[in-house]
Amino acid sequence: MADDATELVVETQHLTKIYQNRQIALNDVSLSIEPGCVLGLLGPNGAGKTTFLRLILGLHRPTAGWAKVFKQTMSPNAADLRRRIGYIPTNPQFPKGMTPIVYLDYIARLFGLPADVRKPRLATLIRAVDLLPHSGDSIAHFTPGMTARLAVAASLINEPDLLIWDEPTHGLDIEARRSMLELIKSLAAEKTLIISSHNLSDVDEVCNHACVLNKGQMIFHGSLQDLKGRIRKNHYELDLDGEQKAITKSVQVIRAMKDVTHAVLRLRRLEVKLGDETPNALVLAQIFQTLADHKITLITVRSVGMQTEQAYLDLVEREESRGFARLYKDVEAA
Ligand SMILES: Nc1ncnc2c1ncn2[C@@H]1O[C@H](COP(=O)(O)OP(=O)(O)OP(=O)(O)O)[C@@H](O)[C@H]1O
Repeated sequence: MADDATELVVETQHLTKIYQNRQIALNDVSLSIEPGCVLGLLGPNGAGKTTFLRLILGLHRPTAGWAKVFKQTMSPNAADLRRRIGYIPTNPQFPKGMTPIVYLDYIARLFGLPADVRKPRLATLIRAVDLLPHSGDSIAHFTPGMTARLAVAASLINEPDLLIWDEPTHGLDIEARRSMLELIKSLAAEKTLIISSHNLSDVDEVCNHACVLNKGQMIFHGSLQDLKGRIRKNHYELDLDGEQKAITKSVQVIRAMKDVTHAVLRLRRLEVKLGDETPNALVLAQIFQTLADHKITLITVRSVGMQTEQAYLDLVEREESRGFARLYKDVEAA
């Protein structure tokens, strides 16, 4: 949280969107985004990510709650406020007959940039997104990677401080994706970004915060570090030293422990998984004791799987099973 609430780039309170009086796409989402935050917006299909972004952009009117951008309330009428945001929708489309220069110049004119500002800025942007060799080519012949880079240039033309990009790596090949991630990283030094993505490794690489939506509800908002910290820590790797025979014997004992669900030995590396409800410290202590009893030295212990993808799946899975339990209870009660 910022010490001073006036610093917030985005703030939402009880933000809710119900389409056609029946589809709850976003349900009571309250969060704040500070300057310099690179927020990864995650969630399964239909979770409400695009709806959330469109509400922040003022492209939809909230059914309840509000969104503020740079301390001002966003609404479909707030065109001036919207100009301070660089937006890229999923699968951006451009007029096929135009070249990047003609298109970017057209957008710059829409923003009212005078010619002496327009020209150098266009040149800088085209170079930054690596489209200089194609600046006079027709957009109709652009690859998805080139189209994505043109979208980046267009979203930066008015030098916005807030960038909202909906699935910027969607449909890109490895090379194009890499260049997009590098662009995001370089922009992150000076802008606040909200990036919606299905790709957890992308979020892992470029974001410092995450917001996870599921069925319109926010089930997590915090640092990426916190998200990873939420993972159940029940999977470990132990590097051992000692006689191979003794190691094999100790693993047999460990495997027989009732709270150990999995114990596999590969040479001198032991992988163990503990039961979900297990008090880990206790079982680990038993494992360490067993190793000591067999005169085996424990060189390292690592907690495995501290990956964003795993933490995310864990979170959504737990939320889904809670939802199922609630539904099941309702059915039972009926
Ligand atoms: N204009 C609309 N009218 C009615 N329902 C809509 C509209 N737009 C979205 N929805 C519904 O609202 C819910 C949230 O959709 P949204 O597009 O925000 O999700 P998403 O997380 O962006 O999904 P995806 O990852 O598939 O793009 C979905 O059930 C969707 O069908």
